[in-house]
Amino acid sequence: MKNLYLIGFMGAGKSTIARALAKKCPSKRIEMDQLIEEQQGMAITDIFAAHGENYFRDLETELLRSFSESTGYVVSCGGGSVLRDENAALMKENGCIVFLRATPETIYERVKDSTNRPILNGNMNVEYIRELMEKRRPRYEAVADICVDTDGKDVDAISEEILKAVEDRS
Ligand SMILES: Nc1ncnc2c1ncn2[C@@H]1O[C@H](COP(=O)(O)OP(=O)(O)O)[C@@H](O)[C@H]1O
Ligand SMILES: O=C(O)C1=C[C@@H](OP(=O)(O)O)[C@@H](O)[C@H](O)C1
Ligand SMILES: [Mg+2]
Repeated sequence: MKNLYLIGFMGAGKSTIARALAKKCPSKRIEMDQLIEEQQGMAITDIFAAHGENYFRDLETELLRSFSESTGYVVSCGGGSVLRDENAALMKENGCIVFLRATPETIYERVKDSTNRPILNGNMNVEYIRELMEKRRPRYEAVADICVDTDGKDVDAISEEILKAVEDRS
């Protein structure tokens, strides 16, 4: 199996769906944010505060490179990782890219209590989420092999929809 890269805005459900998919099919799971936190010994918020966003983006590229030639992974990507051309190319090379979509209102409900999403620090509101989502949406859509709407769907239904779409493509 090629790698499955889950992309989309913060709160789209990448981490949650990756966990569900890893239970449903014989794959190993990679949670990019968690691996970076373990490697750095720091929370994402602290990495941003201590070293800045570019440093974090370099860590994402390094991590994607490290398994880009391996297969059989379900990868929960950081929401901004696919914005770099090099990262998108690494995902495309040996994987199927799944874009999880949700409206700004749904995203807000899912992330409003989050304290470890520094991009939303001080901007935790629907309008800011909508603005940033509109900037990122063309990118998510351009690189995606599969798009799945997640509003009002439970985790099991979304996972099944992804597995079916992947099967239909093969
Ligand atoms: N389909 C869904 N329906 C309801 N809640 C969801 C759904 N997917 C994710 N969530 C919840 O939204 C929050 C953010 O999900 P998460 O998987 O961390 O998103 P991401 O990794 O894309 O930022 C979590 O609390 C999770 O339980
Ligand atoms: O969208 C982004 O730029 C980010 C998303 C986060 O991951 P989630 O999408 O899992 O929240 C995390 O990688 C970091 O806070 C930056
Ligand atoms: Mg996540």
